[in-house]
Amino acid sequence: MKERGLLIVLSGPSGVGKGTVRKEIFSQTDTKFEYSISVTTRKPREGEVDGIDYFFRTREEFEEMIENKKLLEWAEFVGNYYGTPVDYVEKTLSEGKDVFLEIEVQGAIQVREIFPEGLFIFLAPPSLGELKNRIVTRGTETDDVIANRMKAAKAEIELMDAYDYVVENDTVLHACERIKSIVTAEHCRRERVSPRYKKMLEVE
Ligand SMILES: Nc1ncnc2c1ncn2[C@@H]1O[C@H](COP(=O)(O)OP(=O)(O)OP(=O)(O)O)[C@@H](O)[C@H]1O
Ligand SMILES: Nc1nc2c(ncn2[C@@H]2O[C@H](COP(=O)(O)O)[C@@H](O)[C@H]2O)c(=O)[nH]1
Repeated sequence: MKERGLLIVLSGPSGVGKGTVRKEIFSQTDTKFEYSISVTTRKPREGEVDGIDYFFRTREEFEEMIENKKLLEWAEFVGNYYGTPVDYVEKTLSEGKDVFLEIEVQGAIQVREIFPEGLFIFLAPPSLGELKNRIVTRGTETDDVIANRMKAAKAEIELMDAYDYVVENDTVLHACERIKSIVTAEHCRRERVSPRYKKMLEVE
């Protein structure tokens, strides 16, 4: 039987750069993670594609998924639902592949309870001023939404102690390098208890 893959959870406040950092990591050829596409009831932003950026669903469809236990975790974040399809995560991990979730903090806390063996990384902004600057500059949210997301951000940053690692997103490339190093180190740490090595000793 294949060893299960590693569940990597990248979380942090809205606008800190999770999506930007994730896309950069996935564009690099030395990483082989599988991205779990989330389901949301948020309306697509310009350029976002169903099945690539998110699975865009109605509130009724989302609530049906909750009822039918199709979500590993879900949260209502500033007026919209977001959730992680459980079947994809389970199937991919059981194939021995590493799965990468990019989710907000309430969801990460739920995943921690189900997968305590996961790797939880908090992406932090250099400052609250810079965080606001990034959401504003992205130009995708109204002033009201920005204010609500900034309010949520303060509460989220207070929870960073619950993560295995905190990575500051000062520059995208630095953040990517740190995340990749953390994942590599985590794989090496897990080799200590790997059945592969136990088997090797039995054969000897
Ligand atoms: N290290 C960085 N330095 C400067 N700007 C950055 C950096 N990382 C990301 N950005 C910019 O910040 C904005 C927000 O980034 P991004 O959309 O990736 O954030 P996010 O955390 O995924 O947000 P959300 O949680 O709302 O989806 C974007 O305009 C992006 O280009
Ligand atoms: N709990 C979950 N949070 C998720 C999921 N997918 C994305 N997100 C997070 O929601 C906020 C807002 O996203 P946006 O695309 O509207 O800016 C952000 O922090 C995302 O990381 C999920 O499946 N579960």
